[in-house]
Amino acid sequence: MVADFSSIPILDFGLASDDTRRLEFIAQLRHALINVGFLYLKNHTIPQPLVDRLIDFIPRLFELPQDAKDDILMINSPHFLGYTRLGTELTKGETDYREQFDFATPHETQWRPGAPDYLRFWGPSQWPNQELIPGFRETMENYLMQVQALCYNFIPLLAEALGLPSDALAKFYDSDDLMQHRGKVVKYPANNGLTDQGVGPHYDNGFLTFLLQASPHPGLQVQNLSGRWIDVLPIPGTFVVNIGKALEFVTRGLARATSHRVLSPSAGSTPRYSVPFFHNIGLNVHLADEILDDFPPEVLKLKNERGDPAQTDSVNFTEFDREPCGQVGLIGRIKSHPDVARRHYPDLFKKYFPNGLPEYGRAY
Ligand SMILES: O=C(O)CCC(=O)C(=O)O
Ligand SMILES: [Fe+2]
Repeated sequence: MVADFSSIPILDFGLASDDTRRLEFIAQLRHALINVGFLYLKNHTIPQPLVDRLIDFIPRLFELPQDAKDDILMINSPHFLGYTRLGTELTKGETDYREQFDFATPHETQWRPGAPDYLRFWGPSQWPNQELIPGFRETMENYLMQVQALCYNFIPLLAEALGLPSDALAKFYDSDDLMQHRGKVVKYPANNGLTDQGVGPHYDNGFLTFLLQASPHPGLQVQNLSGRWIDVLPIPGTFVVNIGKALEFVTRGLARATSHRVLSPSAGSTPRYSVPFFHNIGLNVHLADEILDDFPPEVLKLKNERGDPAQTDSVNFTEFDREPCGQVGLIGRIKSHPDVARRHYPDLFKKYFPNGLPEYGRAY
């Protein structure tokens, strides 16, 4: 057994483009993927002035008048994009005490009547009235496009770190017009004395998440192999990068999706802000037909030395063995946002909530 992790490795993206140190980067990435499932990335390619501009907008976004936020409620959107009021999202059936806006890269819906439901999962964003927050949309779209590009540059490095040819993961992505990646801007208010669940324990969905911690608050935690929760404190100038359940499934557990959660800031604190970016894989991909298994023995040895997690508190995204990726993502959203599901996907809503809408928010 390797020693279980008690902190998150910090990788310098500059090494990946330095011929003399590239292999060092790949080795560090291999360790992070197999043993931790999380890493910090410093010296990345997103310009700091753009990040600072986005961070500066965030409090103003949440301070928009309530009716301006309600104009773009997620319930208007079959794509699960838009505004979610405080305390109306669920993780593991429990209320998350956070307020958020989901925005995505531009995408024209592929769904037509008769086509599978999950093609409707992707579509255009809803944006706040530009007169109330001039420049926000442009900044957010620019940010999403740049992080998307960084993720696409990161994918071949993931493949190499797993001991595969650098283009081994390219088959999981469609052409740009058929893809969509989503980000959200999240506010975690201080603990209200009733719950400290900012977001409950969960896995992310796809291959890669790039998270910007947009304020100095603690709160993000990841669960190590023995089940202990480890703090992932904000480090300015870095992204927190983590692996999603799809990559874990398709590598049969070689790359780790790691359970994580956010605890609310302590009572009386200012809010914590974050901006996760979820880099998706193609909607139609059936991962069960695409299992990767030609890893070199020295890489597989690392997995055997690691072993499997003794305990995890997360339960989501378990359908990759039978459903296409789009359907797995849609089911995740149905469970998190039942009110949106009831309006736009009534059959799926009934399947997952046979007793009707949960009485969420009852504590607030
Ligand atoms: O806000 C954070 O730091 C993490 C959020 C997260 O894990 C998620 O939304 O999937
Ligand atoms: Fe997450």
